[in-house]
Amino acid sequence: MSTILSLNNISKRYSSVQALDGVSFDIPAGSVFGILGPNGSGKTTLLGIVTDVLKADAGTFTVMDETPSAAQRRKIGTLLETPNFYHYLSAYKNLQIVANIKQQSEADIPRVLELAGLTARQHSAFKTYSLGMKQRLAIASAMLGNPEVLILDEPANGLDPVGIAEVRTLIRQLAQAGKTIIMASHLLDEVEKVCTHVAILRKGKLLGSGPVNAVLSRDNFIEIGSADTQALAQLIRKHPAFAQVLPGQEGILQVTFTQAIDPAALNNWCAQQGLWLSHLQMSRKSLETAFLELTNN
Ligand SMILES: Nc1ncnc2c1ncn2[C@@H]1O[C@H](COP(=O)(O)OP(=O)(O)OP(=O)(O)O)[C@@H](O)[C@H]1O
Repeated sequence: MSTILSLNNISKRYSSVQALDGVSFDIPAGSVFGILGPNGSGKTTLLGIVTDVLKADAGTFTVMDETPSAAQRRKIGTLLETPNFYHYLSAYKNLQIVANIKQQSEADIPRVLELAGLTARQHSAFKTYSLGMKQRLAIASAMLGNPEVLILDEPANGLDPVGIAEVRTLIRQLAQAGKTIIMASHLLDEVEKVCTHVAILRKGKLLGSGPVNAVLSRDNFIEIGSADTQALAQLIRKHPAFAQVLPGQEGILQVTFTQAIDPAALNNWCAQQGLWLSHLQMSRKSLETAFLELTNN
C-alpha cells in the first residue's frame, strides 16, 4: 500500500501551549485513518497543518510522496468545520454555490448528491433536512471535484445516533470506492467502528499509530487447558510462535504468542503433539481497556 500522507516530526506551539510535539506517522492509501485523542490533544491543529490552514513551527510532510503543491491540494477534499449552507435554498442550489466558490464544475453535483444518498431530496430546502442529511450534504460538498483524499474533523459531532450511523455508512462507502479518509475524533467507539488505522494523540504527543487492531489490542492471549496442565505448559513452550505462559484459574493457562494465532490451528497442533485440549478461548483485551491504558500514562 502506498502512502498518501507522511508526517515527519511536526511541531506547533501557540504561545504557552505545545499543541503538537514532534509528531510523525504515515497514512496508507485507501485507509480510513482516525486521529484519535481527547479534546485539546492537537487533532484540529494537525489537520489544519496538512490542509495548509496553519503552518507548522518545525517538521515536514509529504502528500503522495511529494512536497505539497497546489495541484496536490486539489486531490484533497476537506471538511474542517460545518459549512454555512443557506437554509432556504435546496441542497442542489447550495452545492452550486460551493462549486462556484471552489471553481469546480457544476456537472459533478449529481454525482456527489448520489454518493451522499440525497438525490431524492436534492430540491428540498436545507432547513428541512435531518442532522444526518445536513452532515452528508457537507461531506458531499467536500467531495466535489472527486478528490482522492477526504479530511474530516469530528464528522459525528453534534449528530443524533441515526445521523451518526448515516455518516458512518457514507464514510464506509467512500472507502470502498477507494478514497482515503482521514478523520479526527475523540470517540474511541467511532474510530473502532469505521477506521482501519489510527494515530493516538495526547497533549500533542503521538502515543502510537498503525492498524486499529495492532495499536489498540496488543495484548491478545489464548486461554488453554487440558487434563494434564504440567504437560501442556511444557508443550506450549515448544510452539514456534510461543511468547509467554501465565498460570490462570483452575489449571487454565494464559498464553501469548509472537504473532496472531488461529485457535483451530493451535488446537490441531496440540493434538498432533499428543495432547487434547479441554479448554480453548481467545481473549482480547478490549479496545477500551487498551485505549485507557495508552492514554493514562
Ligand atoms: N489559536 C490558538 N491559540 C492558542 N491556543 C490554541 C489555539 N488553537 C488551539 N490551541 C490549543 O492547542 C491545543 C490543541 O488544540 P486542538 O484544537 O488542535 O486540539 P483538538 O484535539 O482538536 O481538540 P478539540 O477536539 O477540542 O478541538 C489545545 O490546548 C488548545 O487550547
